[in-house]
Amino acid sequence: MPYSPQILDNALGAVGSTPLIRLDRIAKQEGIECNLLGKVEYTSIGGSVKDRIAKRMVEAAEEEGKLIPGHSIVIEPTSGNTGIGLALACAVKGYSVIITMPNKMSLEKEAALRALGAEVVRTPTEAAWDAPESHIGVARRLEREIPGGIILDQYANPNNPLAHELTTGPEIIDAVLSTLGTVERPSSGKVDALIAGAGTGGTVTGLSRAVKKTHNKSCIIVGVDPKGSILAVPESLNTSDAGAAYIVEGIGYDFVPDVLARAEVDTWLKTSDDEAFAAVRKLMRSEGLLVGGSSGSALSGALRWFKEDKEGKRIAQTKGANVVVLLPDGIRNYMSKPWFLKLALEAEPTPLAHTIASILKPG
Ligand SMILES: C=C(NCc1c(COP(=O)(O)O)cnc(C)c1O)C(=O)O
Repeated sequence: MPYSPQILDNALGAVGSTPLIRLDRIAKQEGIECNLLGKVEYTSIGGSVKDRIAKRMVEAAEEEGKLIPGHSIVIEPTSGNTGIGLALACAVKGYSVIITMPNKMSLEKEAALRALGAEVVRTPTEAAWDAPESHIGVARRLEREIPGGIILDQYANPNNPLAHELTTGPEIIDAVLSTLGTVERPSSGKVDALIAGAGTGGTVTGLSRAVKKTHNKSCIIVGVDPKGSILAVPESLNTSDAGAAYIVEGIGYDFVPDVLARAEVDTWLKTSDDEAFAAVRKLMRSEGLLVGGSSGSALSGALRWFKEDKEGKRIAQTKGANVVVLLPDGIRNYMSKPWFLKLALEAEPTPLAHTIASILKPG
């Protein structure tokens, strides 16, 4: 959240407005000539890209008279970040909130939710989305049985992709347009490709609309879907791993959410947990970005696109082409997760570590 030259009325004024940061070190390591840019969403006030839809869904529901102060109770099935955004908005606006969340999701996200005043109900990760015991099924039951209960429904609510069409996308376009190219750092002056992971698909759909409608209809939109999920097109990409468990949180589903416009994504790539976490390590060690697992999925998808796709190879080697990777959240949500502790604490000792040990060895 860049410096704001004014006093904000409340935390919702600090949703979004995130930086677009050059990933030059990774680009150099990978032999990439284009401008590789990260949209770093963990600087948003609630810690993720999902703050944007939470704010817009709540404010739209208030404008439509669906949220009544002192009566309504917001209920939402979520992998956590949308819940945190909603809990933040409800803390500011005075609504009670109930979050249903699969057991797989981190304790850190649950702790943040509870700290913001949300009630949290955990559900079986393996439950099918339409099973009564799933996070969606339990939310729907609570909505039926709790007076004033209302699910704002990120999976079908048009304000989900609209939030990205009206904020995330324009921020990216504005940053690219306002950064003039130089001899040392040429720029095509447009967003040439955008890579984003898909959970509800609201981000990738909204970004596609923002860029193609108002800026560059030739921009290539690349969707990243984890192995085990079924969002990618063509369906043949999904068959070999359909239903397989994966650790990365926030992306991939066993159904295609209404807000995901698959036809507005030009290319889909499947990624693995190992690729994702290796890319997280690159973003931390080479770019100083303390990102979450799905940011690694998005970057690993981009790097694979550069290597394996005809258009990806062309753009990767085009000086001045601007390629944006959406980095949805930060490591705050995963600090105690084994995948992160392994990445951070089990690295091979560096030569410097050996030097320190030899200096400080007893005796
Ligand atoms: C669907 C939810 N999160 C989406 C998400 C995504 C995908 O964003 P979508 O706009 O939902 O496709 C990527 N990375 C992380 C860490 C996320 O939390 C949720 O928080 O309920």
